[in-house]
Amino acid sequence: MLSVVPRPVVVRAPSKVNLHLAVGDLRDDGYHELNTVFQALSLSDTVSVVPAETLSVTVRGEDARVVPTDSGNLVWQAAEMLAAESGRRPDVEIAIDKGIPVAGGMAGGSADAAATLVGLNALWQLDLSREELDGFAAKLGSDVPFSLHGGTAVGTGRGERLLPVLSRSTFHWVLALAKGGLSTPTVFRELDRLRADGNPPRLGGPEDLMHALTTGDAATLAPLLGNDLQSAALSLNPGLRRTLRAGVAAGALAGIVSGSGPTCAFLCAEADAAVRVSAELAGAGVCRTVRVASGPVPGARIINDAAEGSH
Ligand SMILES: C[C@@](CO)(OP(=O)(O)O)[C@H](O)COP(=O)(O)OP(=O)(O)OC[C@H]1O[C@@H](n2ccc(N)nc2=O)[C@H](O)[C@@H]1O
Ligand SMILES: Nc1ncnc2c1ncn2[C@@H]1O[C@H](COP(=O)(O)OP(=O)(O)O)[C@@H](O)[C@H]1O
Repeated sequence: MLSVVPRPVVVRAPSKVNLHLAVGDLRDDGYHELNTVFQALSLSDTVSVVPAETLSVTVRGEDARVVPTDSGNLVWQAAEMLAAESGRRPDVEIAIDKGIPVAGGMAGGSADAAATLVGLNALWQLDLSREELDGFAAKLGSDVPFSLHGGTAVGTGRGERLLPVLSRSTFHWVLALAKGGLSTPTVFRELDRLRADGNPPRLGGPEDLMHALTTGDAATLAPLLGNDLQSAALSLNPGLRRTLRAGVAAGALAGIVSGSGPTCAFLCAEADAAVRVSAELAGAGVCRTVRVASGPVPGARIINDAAEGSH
């Protein structure tokens, strides 16, 4: 007799780098007003969802052992949120394969949450619109809407209000992954402390950077990259200065701390240059490991058929 075995829905979701991250003052709700330009990168996580007796989360790959497998995981929260909304039990097995460094300033948890929203929308045939998914994403975290959309986009508010940006070509990046992670709220608090004690420079608007994106020229873009959280990340992890210097010495056009760090992202002139920079950086002993990536890439996308298989 034939029995129908449900096949998992498998979703890939990208990491991100903030090409421009201007941080405003602390708001009453505990968030900072941002004006940021995100770019989605090819370094990604894969999340699969399949019906099960009860909700469970497994994690393998990069840094898997430090990722929670309970309600502390954003994918768990995403599943409970969609289940509650659609009046069903969240009985799914969620398997995460991590390629994105954990607590690395590259939105790995947000990528997994976005992937879960997309995967369960298909698995449960919820037929939620883009706008409805955006609403769930913003409740899960400030970066989750961008992980859904991908590409290159301006983020305002706490980063969740998005407008796509025209970006003419593919950019080539080298990512220096650090030994530990940095907690996002701790880095924002450190910036508030530095600002209370002195007057660290603040980024202006991203207009020149957006123009550079339309030209597609990496050398024009490189000097315009900027991140207000970088001074805070460097204050908490001074060793990152050496990493940033080493990437530029190895031939990158520019290096910045990615978001709240500690990953350092180096923009390179072309794909070959990125491979050369990554090899040199790997030998310099200034980071845990090195990855080559390109962007922009799409947001969370199903990479297999959601069809059921017969066995
Ligand atoms: C800094 C950024 C830059 O893209 O990314 P990461 O570098 O962490 O990946 C984001 O703003 C992080 O977004 P995300 O990681 O989703 O943060 P959330 O869960 O929404 O917030 C975690 C905490 O960070 C602080 N936070 C976050 C966003 C924001 N605009 N202002 C803040 O002050 C708050 O303390 C908040 O409680
Ligand atoms: N699916 C997930 N993957 C990674 N970390 C997660 C996940 N869900 C929750 N977390 C928690 O979120 C914290 C921040 O992780 P992550 O999203 O990788 O970093 P960042 O906010 O720097 O981009 C981690 O330390 C971890 O405890």
